[in-house]
Amino acid sequence: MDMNDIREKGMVLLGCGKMGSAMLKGWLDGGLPATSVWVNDPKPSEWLQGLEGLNLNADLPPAPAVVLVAVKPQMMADALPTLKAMGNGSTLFVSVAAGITIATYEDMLGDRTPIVRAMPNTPAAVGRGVTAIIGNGAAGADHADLAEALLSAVGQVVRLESEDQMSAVTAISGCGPAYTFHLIEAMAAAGEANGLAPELALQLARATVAGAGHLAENADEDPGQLRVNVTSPNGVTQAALEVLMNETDGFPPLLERAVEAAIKRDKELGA
Ligand SMILES: NC(=O)C1=CN([C@@H]2O[C@H](COP(=O)(O)OP(=O)(O)OC[C@H]3O[C@@H](n4cnc5c(N)ncnc54)[C@H](O)[C@@H]3O)[C@@H](O)[C@H]2O)C=CC1
Ligand SMILES: O=C(O)[C@@H]1CCC=N1
Repeated sequence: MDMNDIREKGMVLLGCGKMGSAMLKGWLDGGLPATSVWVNDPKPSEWLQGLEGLNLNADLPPAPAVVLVAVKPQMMADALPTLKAMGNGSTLFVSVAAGITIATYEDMLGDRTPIVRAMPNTPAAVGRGVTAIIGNGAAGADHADLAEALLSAVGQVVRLESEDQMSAVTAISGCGPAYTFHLIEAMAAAGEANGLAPELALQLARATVAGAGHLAENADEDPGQLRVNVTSPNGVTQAALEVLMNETDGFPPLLERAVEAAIKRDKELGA
């Protein structure tokens, strides 16, 4: 199964806020016709309302190829039962909700429902996302291939070995863009605190993070070596890294605490 199945049978987006819209933008940019997409969302954005051909809060096809579930975990119990009739059939349910386990979907939709749990991230909006996926027993190789085709249209896809890995994945790549945006904010603020105009500080910080990310992805050397390449012995970068790489109060223990907090919250949302 591939994107042609979605073109022909349609895809329903249950919830289309920030994450749903990021992916939808990527799919539409990649050539998926808006006429193949049904969005079910009580508060559609202006962008959605302006999409020509989109089936917005219209009657749903009885057996779409895919239902993408992108409501907040807290709204799941209200939202998902509306699609129960599509459970236990050929429709593949792909959920991007943090925390909610495959077993919970099986309880709500029926355990013969093909379900793929996925954790994407918002760079999907520019085709640069990364999504981790894992399916249930009812999701065969065909369904996994369909989920991979769908999600690889908006970035990289990795297949997990166990659903237990999903909390850590969420804490790293699902939430990770927010950490990176905050790095840009913090670098810009530090530039401002040291006399740079706000616009200049933001331009420098944004271009630096974007350029470093691009280099990290494309260089033959690993990130550690790329860091070394910037660091002249006894030079300026070394002075900064002695603060940032401090084992007790530097970046690594801080990030570890942040990731532990994210994992704890992910598990609470799924409980
Ligand atoms: N924002 C992100 O970076 C990421 C979000 N996610 C997951 O994506 C899901 C959505 O998150 P966001 O897009 O950030 O939230 P959001 O609040 O922007 O979007 C949720 C959408 O669901 C709609 N909604 C509420 N009740 C509904 C119902 N009964 N039926 C249909 N639609 C309903 C809302 O109107 C809203 O547009 C969450 O489960 C989250 O864990 C996963 C990865 C990354
Ligand atoms: O903050 C959240 O709960 C979601 C999950 C990953 C990114 N955003």
